[in-house]
This record gives sequence, C-alpha cells and structure tokens, in this order.
Amino acid sequence: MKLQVAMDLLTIDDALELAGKVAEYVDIIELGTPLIKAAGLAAVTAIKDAHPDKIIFADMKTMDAGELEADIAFKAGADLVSVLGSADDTTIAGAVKAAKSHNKGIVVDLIGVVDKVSRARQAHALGAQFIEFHAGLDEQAQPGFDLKGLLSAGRNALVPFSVAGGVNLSTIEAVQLAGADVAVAGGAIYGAADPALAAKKLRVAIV
Ligand SMILES: O=C(CO)[C@H](O)[C@H](O)COP(=O)(O)O
Repeated sequence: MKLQVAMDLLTIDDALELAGKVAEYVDIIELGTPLIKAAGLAAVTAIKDAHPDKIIFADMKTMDAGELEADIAFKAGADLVSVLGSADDTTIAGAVKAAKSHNKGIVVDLIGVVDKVSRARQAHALGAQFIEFHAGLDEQAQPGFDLKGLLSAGRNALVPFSVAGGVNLSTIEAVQLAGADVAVAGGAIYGAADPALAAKKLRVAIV
C-alpha cells in the first residue's frame, strides 16, 4: 500500500517546507484543493520541481470541463489529477482523455456520492487509475463519523482504491486490511508537532 500526504496548507512556502520534511516517507505528495485555490497551479510546479521523483497529485476536485482542467494540471507538473465522482460521465471521460495524452492518471473522488460501490465501478470503467473513497473534512466533523463504512465500500467495489478522511496511526492498519492501494493522510501529518516523525510512523505501520 502506498502512502499519500495531503497538504491542506495555503502557501507554496509552507507546502515546500512540509514536503521537504516528509517526502522520504511518502510515495505520493498531494496538493490539497485549498492550496491550489489559494496559490494556483504554480504550487504544483513548485512541488514537482522540488520532488521530481515523487508522484504529484493535484487535488483539483474537478466537477466540469474535465479535459481542460486536467490538461492544465498535467501541464503544471501533476502526475495524478482528481475529478469528482458526482460529475457527469463525460467530465470524467474528458479528464481521462487528457491523462492519456500526457501519459498520466485520473483519480475519481467519491466525496458526497451515495452509492459509492456502483459509481466506483463506473468510474473505473471510464478509465480512472484508482478511485478515492473519501470522507471530507466536513463529513468527518459530524458526530458519530466512522471510517468503517468507507472501508467496506472500498473492499466491495473490487477496483483499485485509496482511502482518505481521518487516516491516522490508529486507522491505517484497517485501511490496509480493507485492501486499499493508497492511504491518504492529511491532518495526521501536517497537523502533527513533528510531521516527519508522524509520516515515518505511518510508513512503518504499513506492512
Ligand atoms: O481532500 C481533502 C478534503 O477534501 C483532504 O485532503 C483529505 O480528506 C485528507 O484529510 P485528513 O486531513 O482527514 O487526512
């Protein structure tokens, strides 16, 4: 299972600093949606330039204009770009077209999708490289939130998948047991007093 750090920060300087601390422990470096909205795609270019050996994930969360939005993110240096599972099939297909022309990949994010298993299978058939089973920051803040539903949906979908939303040291083992290909950790790393140590512990927890 790969480890992805989600950098939900707001400036390129902060993102470069965090990536510099944790890169050695992660496989994929994600530029979070708030970072891309605040700093633009220049953030993607800066991180790719600093870490050319890492897989760079631009969390665009594209909902429309799939081919155009994916194309500009790939041109900026992204290796993976996210499109929302709630978008139209043509949006996902357009983004996949852009990915193919750059020899890169699309990740379809199921945030807010009710029937995650069906949509995951459809998105995979449309050409997504993997499907993100995702509980967003707002969903995690709801009383009684539990990762278990996401994990069983991921397991049942029978497609390559990542899990995002509250992944930390106490949940990463369950994420791996569910068969995830990628575990995404944001706050558990960037919110830690020592992000490098937090990333290292997550890496070590992956068997
Ligand atoms: O994409 C996101 C929010 O939409 C986050 O980056 C992702 O959910 C990771 O979250 P966490 O901080 O809980 O690990």
